[in-house]
Amino acid sequence: MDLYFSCSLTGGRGDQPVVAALISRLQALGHCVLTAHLADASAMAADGGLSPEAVYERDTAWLRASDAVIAEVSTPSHGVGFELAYALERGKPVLCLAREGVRVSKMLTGIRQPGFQVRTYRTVEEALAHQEAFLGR
Ligand SMILES: O=c1[nH]c(=O)n([C@H]2C[C@H](O)[C@@H](COP(=O)(O)O)O2)cc1CO
Repeated sequence: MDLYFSCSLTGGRGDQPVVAALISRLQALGHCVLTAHLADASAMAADGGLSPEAVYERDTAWLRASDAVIAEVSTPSHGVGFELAYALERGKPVLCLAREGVRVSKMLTGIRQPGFQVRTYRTVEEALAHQEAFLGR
């Protein structure tokens, strides 16, 4: 599958090790992760030479091309929230993963649209298991 992985950049990258593990597993399973560069600790620097318009056009094209979206939502992010709404409006299945105990916006936890899920995890293994269950649905 062509997958769009979404995670916070501007507001913090504290979850980058989990993001890297999730993207690495997706690739090992044979999926194409359109946003694979987000696994790198230097992802923001990698996009540093792009204008905001270029990032918006590239990322929305990738969202339209994707079969499903997986987001790490433990750190609140304008970009992630926008990407989730954009994907939902286009009928994409969406999985949101959050560390247990963090507060996630009710604008995500309140979504009852079919194909949208929020799951919490305590360990990286648990996050990986949620991801695989979502893809096997
Ligand atoms: O440089 C960038 N490149 C990029 O692809 N994004 C996208 C991918 C991420 O899923 C999301 C992060 O948004 P934010 O920076 O508001 O946390 O936006 C966001 C930025 C910076 O806003």
